[in-house]
Amino acid sequence: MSNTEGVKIHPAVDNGIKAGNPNFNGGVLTCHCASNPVKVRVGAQTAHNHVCGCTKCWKPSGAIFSQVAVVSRDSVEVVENGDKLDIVNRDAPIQRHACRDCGVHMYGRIENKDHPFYGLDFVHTELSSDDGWSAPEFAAFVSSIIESGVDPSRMDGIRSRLRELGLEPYDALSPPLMDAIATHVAKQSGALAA
Ligand SMILES: N[C@@H](CCC(=O)N[C@@H](CS)C(=O)NCC(=O)O)C(=O)O
Ligand SMILES: [Zn+2]
Ligand SMILES: [Zn+2]
Repeated sequence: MSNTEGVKIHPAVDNGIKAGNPNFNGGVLTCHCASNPVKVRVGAQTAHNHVCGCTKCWKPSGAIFSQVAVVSRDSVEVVENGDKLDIVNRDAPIQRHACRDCGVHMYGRIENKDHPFYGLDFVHTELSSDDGWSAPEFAAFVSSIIESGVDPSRMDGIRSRLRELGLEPYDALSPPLMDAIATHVAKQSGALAA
């Protein structure tokens, strides 16, 4: 077992993970701008919350992982200062709507109707001051943190810390989500009955 002392993952998990509340039904996400912040109402509990090590997901300063969950796109509504939102990359499967002034990603949306996760938006629930959002369950795209400049020699310690927190590390998504993607692809190709 590697020494996990001092390994920082993300502020929402570093001091232990707060349990979600099954009766929680949403809140308002606010960007980091001191004035005229962008506000997005999420009108439902989130699902599949996890930490993501990829280079595309928004991370608070100093964190090596992002924390990101999904929610039905019908539950997501920009309520204030939406004119400050820009799409980070229109060609990416997930179009991340970010505040132009502070850089925070307010929601990620899939516009391709054939995508396995079409209908779900990606949100960072730490942008809400409410307690009760679904808790992170696993760690995705862990090897990708090296692409952001994390020294490969730190990977054993980081994976050990993730396991210690109960966030099983995967280098893509978790097996149930990878299975869901593959099932969708197989139904589209006809390899499985639709
Ligand atoms: N190794 C790549 C992985 C990027 C990646 O595939 N990210 C996943 C998890 S968020 C994804 O689904 N990306 C789709 C997208 O960014 O639109 C990186 O770190 O940039
Ligand atoms: Zn902002
Ligand atoms: Zn990601």
